[in-house]
Amino acid sequence: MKVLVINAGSSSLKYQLYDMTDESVLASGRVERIGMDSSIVTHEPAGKPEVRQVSEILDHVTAVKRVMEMLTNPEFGAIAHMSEIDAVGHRVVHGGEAFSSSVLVTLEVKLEIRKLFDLAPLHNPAHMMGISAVEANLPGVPQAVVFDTAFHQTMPNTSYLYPIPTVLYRRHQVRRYGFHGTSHSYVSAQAAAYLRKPLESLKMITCHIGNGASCTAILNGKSYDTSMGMTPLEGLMMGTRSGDLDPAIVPFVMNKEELTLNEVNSMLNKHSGMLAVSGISSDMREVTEAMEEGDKNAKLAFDMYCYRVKKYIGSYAAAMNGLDVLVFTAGVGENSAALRKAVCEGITFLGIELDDKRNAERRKDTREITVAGSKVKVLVVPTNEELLIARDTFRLVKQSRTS
Ligand SMILES: Nc1ncnc2c1ncn2[C@@H]1O[C@H](COP(=O)(O)OP(=O)(O)O)[C@@H](O)[C@H]1O
Ligand SMILES: CC(=O)OP(=O)(O)O
Ligand SMILES: [Mg+2]
Repeated sequence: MKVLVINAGSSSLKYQLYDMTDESVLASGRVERIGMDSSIVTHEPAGKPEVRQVSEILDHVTAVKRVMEMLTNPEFGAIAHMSEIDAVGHRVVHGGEAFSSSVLVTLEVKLEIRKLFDLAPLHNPAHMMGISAVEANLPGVPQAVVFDTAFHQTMPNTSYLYPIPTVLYRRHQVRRYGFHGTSHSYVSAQAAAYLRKPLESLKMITCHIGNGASCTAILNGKSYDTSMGMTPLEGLMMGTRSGDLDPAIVPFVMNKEELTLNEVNSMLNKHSGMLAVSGISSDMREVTEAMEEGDKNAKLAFDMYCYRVKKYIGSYAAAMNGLDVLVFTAGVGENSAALRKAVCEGITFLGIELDDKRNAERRKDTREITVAGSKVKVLVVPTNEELLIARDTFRLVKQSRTS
């Protein structure tokens, strides 16, 4: 069975085509700047050189059509005909309380995703466009949705409720949901397999540190607490997002700077975090480079970023009354030895003994970076959200065919 995985954002669409007989990736790529003057399509067929095209792609239906053209291109495609695609799996960021696992797309499921537009205005409308675009281009092909929030539906109410009037939860579902669940779930299972221990027996903290970043406390194999909240703004300091702050800052700044709701939202989501503090970039590579060249603001941004990761690890170790395994994943977590060192050096009291040489190694596989005998094992685990989406899609479609 061939499964196409789609991660649709407001102005981008990433894709990966899997052959599920051996889980190999036949092709992957992305369409960027959808709806803007010049869109960029980058297509990477397995074993062939990358193809890059610049053209005008005004909406997601056209973007999916272009992806199909790339995938079936006689020169650099991966399949002969679109009918070879048996199923499509989508990443959906917000599943609210309605979804605690992946599901096949039905009319009811689409209505539920629509109901959640308010809670994820940047993400869910884009995902819906992706789903509709596939319906238009591949009519009759089954689709599945895999939610970022699903893994965190096991959190106890002590973790997911906010201490505000409960009527707001009842009326508007104001509560903590958590995100990056597909990644936290995938890397925690990988870590347990690497250590040859049942996941349920380990107290684990997974740190997904990419553009968006979140930490999750995993107890008895389930999400017990996570740093993102009702939206992906809460928690850690991120590339352009503030993470935790005193909520009183919002009305204060709105009043002083005469900002609208949209403006303050945009300030906290797009103009804060590492970008704001460094004054240089939201990209960890550029901030680290500037720091190494002696830039003081870059150093402050890096230090604040790491300090906040360290604080979450400390609080989750307390929440679980212990820690066996700490996992770093995603763009920064997998690649920045400097971040891992800065974080781990400050929490040796938990029983973490980092191996500097192992930490500095540049590898692409799951590995331990603590010394043999370290009480807490620290692992770097490459995440693969797309593979988990492909697996869930494959499983759901197979089940629906046999039932
Ligand atoms: N070699 C590296 N060293 C440090 N940071 C890196 C490296 N490679 C990628 N990153 C960082 O990873 C981040 C992007 O992470 P990623 O997980 O791809 O994000 P997203 O999926 O949210 O777009 C960027 O801040 C980038 O600078
Ligand atoms: C939920 C979220 O923050 O996703 P991303 O890291 O892809 O921005
Ligand atoms: Mg990501």
